[in-house]
Amino acid sequence: MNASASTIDLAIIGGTGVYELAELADADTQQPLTPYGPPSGPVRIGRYAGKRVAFLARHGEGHSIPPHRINYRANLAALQALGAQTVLALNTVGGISAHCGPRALVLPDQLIDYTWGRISTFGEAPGSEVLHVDFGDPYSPSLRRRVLEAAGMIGIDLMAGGCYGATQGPRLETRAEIARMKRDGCDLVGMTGMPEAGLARELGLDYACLGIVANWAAGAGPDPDEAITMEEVLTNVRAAMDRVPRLIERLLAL
Ligand SMILES: CSC[C@H]1O[C@H](OP(=O)(O)O)[C@H](O)[C@@H]1O
Ligand code: HPA
Repeated sequence: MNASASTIDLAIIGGTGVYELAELADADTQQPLTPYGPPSGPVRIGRYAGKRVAFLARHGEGHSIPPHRINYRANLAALQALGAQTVLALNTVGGISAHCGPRALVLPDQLIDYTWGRISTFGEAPGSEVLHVDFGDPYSPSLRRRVLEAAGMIGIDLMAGGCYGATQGPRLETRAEIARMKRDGCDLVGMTGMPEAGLARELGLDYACLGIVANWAAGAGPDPDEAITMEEVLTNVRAAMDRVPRLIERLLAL
């Protein structure tokens, strides 16, 4: 692998509509080939708030890779090989709970995996060790604490905790599926939270998810019959992103 010796202070995996963070100062791009194949696209490495930051677009730079086709293993292995230990995943999500409406920022502390058929472990090559990592707290408590502290310091309203339900996609959910997820205890729904979080744990990375609420999940909003449009999703993500660069700057300063 084309690994770099220099350390990265923070790696950001950007999701739907959050590509502006790729504009790092003095950025260099690398696309290491990993034992799992290539990552979704180039990893941009540059300076942000005086620190070395890497940015990888989860769905590829042209947003052409659907959630179930993302090479999650290659993405995480590439970031680690380039020197990242701390990974903040930005995930566009639908809000299920009443306090998770469009444009809210949420830092979940739990997840439920409803995906299927995705390669979800590094421990499946013939002869490799079977991995049973602890996953009771699926997101790094220490990174979550730091993100919350950063948000508190600059007065950004960030919801501390919540359960992310990872669905298969790429279609959105039915109202019945969201009602079931609500009964299960999910506050948010997205399609990319798993296996990304589990693989990050297998690699020993400090990984947390920042959920950017783009829409009410199917049937969860004030008008339960309202359809979800991509226009609404992108408008809300763009609006919610006004707080994210400042949050990351503060996080990097801690
Ligand atoms: C209606 S947009 C769905 C799309 O957005 C989320 O992606 P990401 O987590 O990478 O921001 C969701 O998981 C879907 O992939
Ligand atoms: N469902 C699944 N993933 C999503 C949604 C949603 O409603 N909104 C943004 N990503």
